[in-house]
Amino acid sequence: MKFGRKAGSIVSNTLLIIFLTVMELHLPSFQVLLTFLLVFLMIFKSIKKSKIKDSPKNLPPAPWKLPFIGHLHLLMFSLPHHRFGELAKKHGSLMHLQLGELSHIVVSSPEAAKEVMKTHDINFANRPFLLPGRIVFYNFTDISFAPYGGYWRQLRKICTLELLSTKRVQSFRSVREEQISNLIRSISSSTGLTINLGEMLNNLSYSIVLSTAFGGRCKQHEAFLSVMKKILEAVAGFSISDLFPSIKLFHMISGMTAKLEKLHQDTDDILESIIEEHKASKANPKNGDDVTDDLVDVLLNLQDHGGLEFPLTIDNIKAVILDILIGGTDTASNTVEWAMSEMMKNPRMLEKAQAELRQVFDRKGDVNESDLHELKYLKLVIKETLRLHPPVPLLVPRENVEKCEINGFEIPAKSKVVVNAWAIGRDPKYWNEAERFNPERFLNSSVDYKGANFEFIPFGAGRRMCPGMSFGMAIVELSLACLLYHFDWKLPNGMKREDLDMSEAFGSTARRKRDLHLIPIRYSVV
Ligand code: HEM
Repeated sequence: MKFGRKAGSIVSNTLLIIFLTVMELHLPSFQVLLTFLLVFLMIFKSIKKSKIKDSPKNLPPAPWKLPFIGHLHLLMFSLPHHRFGELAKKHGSLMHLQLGELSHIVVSSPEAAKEVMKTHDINFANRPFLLPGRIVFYNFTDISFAPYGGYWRQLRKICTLELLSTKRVQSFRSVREEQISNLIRSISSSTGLTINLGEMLNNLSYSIVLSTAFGGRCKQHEAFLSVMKKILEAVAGFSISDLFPSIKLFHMISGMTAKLEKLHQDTDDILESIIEEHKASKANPKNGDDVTDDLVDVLLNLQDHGGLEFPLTIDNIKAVILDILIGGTDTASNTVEWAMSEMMKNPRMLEKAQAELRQVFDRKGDVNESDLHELKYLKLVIKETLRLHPPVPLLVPRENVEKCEINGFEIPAKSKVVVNAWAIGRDPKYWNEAERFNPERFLNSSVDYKGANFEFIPFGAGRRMCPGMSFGMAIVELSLACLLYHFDWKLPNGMKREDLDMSEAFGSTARRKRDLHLIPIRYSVV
């Protein structure tokens, strides 16, 4: 018994160090040594602690775990949503995992998701403490990280009624059309050549969201793009500093705190100058200034005349803008990229989507947003893409305020709750031939992604559901329609359809390992 614990400790020490390295923290060797020693000390601390604490009696099932690191080793060499999905097949749709110091509840069935996001929605409407929320997102004052309460409710209201309302999304139509036309022109100049479509789509999403937020007024466009991509990497997945919150030394060793502080400083400098510029042009409007208010204008107006219960500070405005930029970019571009990838594997579907588009738009010679509602098949393709490849596969983690019971199991207060939307979208109890890309499954089906069907929750559900759904879908539909209308597509020489499989990255998010590369063949040019 004694030997077993000791052996377990050695295994977990070793695994933690591998884990730190695998999580791309690239520790120099003296830091690894320090980590090793620290881990050793912590094992004693954690064993002592676990004896003192009252552990809950009826937790959801869990796999065998190691001392100190708990189940962290299970996340090595696999995407978290894939690994959680495999584990759920063995241990059930409600699992308890100890990742580092934190208790995680992993939800992997529509029934259990409904319990969390509908039956007990208020209790689970909080977000756990995550270091990026404090450092980068202005001390949790953005929408995604803000704790559930009056301030968050006010932000959601501003979002739904002002920033991302259907009317506002429509008013930015010309921004989307202009940015997408630029992309189509740039692709046209490369017809017959292999292009990195994945990267181009990612830049397109950033440009659309940036122009919507700032109008034409972001001089440091390129610099900002690069900072935002880094922030996105930092917030996605599981970081050692968040899994061991009490061990401040880990934050230092991993370099995470310093990295986030640098990102915050860079972002803040850019946002500050953009806001100052907006204030100046508001105070001194010139002929030729943009007539349509961008999102910064809307927030500054609300700050001045909104009669808000929680007056907005400039930092609050920066936090909200940053949230919108981060929430709305990779999500939309990943969806378009996956849709293209799936259709390249299934040429019949590609042809069908193109035939529909060309029938609708050939008489006009170009794609426009007002006629997108006619594209019935394209909408099925997008739904099926979101089912198999939800861009936020584990949604955004939630935290429960009070302990509660789900499916007869006890969920301790302050558990970090992860909903595996990716596994739920492939649940064979709900989906026939669940792994097959088959857009027609949504034909004559009332199942939608709007939060009422818990077997299909790419935007989440309940109070914390994505407020940017209409905006995100507007970007996805228009970009996909334009790509398919203006070009035929070929795989690069030597690439086979099977190569399009298994392109998810090894890492913490659903990003692809390799961007999708394709050859465009001109059909019609804007
Ligand atoms: C295809 C596009 C998109 C997908 C799939 C998506 C998905 C999600 C998901 C899964 C969540 C977490 C929901 C939950 O916890 O239940 C979320 C939250 C959020 N999304 Fe989106 N999103 C998309 C586009 C956008 C866009 C375009 C914006 C803004 C312009 C945006 C802003 C946000 C914000 C602010 C939150 C946090 C909400 C809160 O905590 O109250 N998203 N999104």
